[in-house]
Amino acid sequence: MKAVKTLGQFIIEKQADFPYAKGELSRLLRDIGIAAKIVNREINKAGLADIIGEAGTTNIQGEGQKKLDVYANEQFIAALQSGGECCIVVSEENDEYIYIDSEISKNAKYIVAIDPLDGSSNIDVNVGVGTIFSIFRRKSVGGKATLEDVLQNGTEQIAAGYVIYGSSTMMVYTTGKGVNGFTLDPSIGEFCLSYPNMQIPADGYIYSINEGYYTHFPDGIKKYIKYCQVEDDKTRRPYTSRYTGSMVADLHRSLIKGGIFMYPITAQAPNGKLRLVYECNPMAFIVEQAGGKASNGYERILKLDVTELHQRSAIMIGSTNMVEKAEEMLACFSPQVTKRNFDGVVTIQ
Ligand SMILES: O=P(O)(O)OC[C@H]1O[C@](O)(COP(=O)(O)O)[C@@H](O)[C@@H]1O
Ligand SMILES: [Mg+2]
Ligand SMILES: [Mg+2]
Repeated sequence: MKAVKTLGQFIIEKQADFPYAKGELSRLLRDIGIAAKIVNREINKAGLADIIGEAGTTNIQGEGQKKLDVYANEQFIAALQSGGECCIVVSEENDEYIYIDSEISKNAKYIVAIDPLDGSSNIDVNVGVGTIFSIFRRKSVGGKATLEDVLQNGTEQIAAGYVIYGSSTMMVYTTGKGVNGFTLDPSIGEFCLSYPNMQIPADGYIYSINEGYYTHFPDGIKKYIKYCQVEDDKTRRPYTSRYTGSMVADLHRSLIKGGIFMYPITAQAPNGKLRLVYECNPMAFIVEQAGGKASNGYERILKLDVTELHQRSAIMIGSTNMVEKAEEMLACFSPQVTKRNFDGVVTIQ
């Protein structure tokens, strides 16, 4: 009988990879794991408990908050506050960053950016949702950490991960030394190593994009979708289309089976929809660590300048050969959408 390795055991074991580690990051990952279990408990009985439906409030993105958005946000912030390793939390559900001003956190050096509940539109219909997190080390020394400490580019991340609340609940994360996945075993209440050293296939046969916005996409994206749909045995096309409406679920599938997930600019979202700091950057770090690729169609996501907490970005991410093909189509058919448009000038062809 193969011994299970719990997340806690794995984290401690991997601490040896970081000679100067004092266990702070380990404890921070532990705290995130604890909050994920609490949120998982509520999600699993969402239909029974008064936890589905609208919270009646709106976040800074102008989106109506779901009760589970608010609940998950509270649980992760509480776990990070009581854990003592986090000095600032940036959350999709909070307009401003939260400075953790407690005795236990006075020497904390980590900043956590979080999307507490990803795929909110799927909560009430029992489709897979997730949590996404990104961890940075503060740059400033002494005193209160500042906005500068928060607005770091994706390349500065020291860890990132997601939790998927699906047919099983998993936590997948990287600390820059590969990607590992852990499945929650409800009978022992522990995340157990189930997907060691995850590698995304260089090629995949599944594309994932909300084709409902097709007419609003740049020409290059339209051409790539057509490319995916053309009959060609040599390249196993047409590819299959899969889109759940939860970035975490669509990317988890791509990580395991190969594939590409895209959320380009549209007329409605001229800078893209998904948020750079707590959606695009952490998922890009994970996918790159698993051997894949992530860009906004022109530039590496992790290299994009972070200037605002809730900044948006276009994204195409997944199997390297598929992302490069899509980039090729954009460069060819939507060149003028290159850099200039991402500075806000939009001309949809
Ligand atoms: O409904 P759309 O426009 O396709 O958007 C779906 C996308 O929006 C998101 O739901 C945004 O995330 P949140 O649910 O955290 O706001 C992604 O998970 C998903 O990929
Ligand atoms: Mg999200
Ligand atoms: Mg969310």
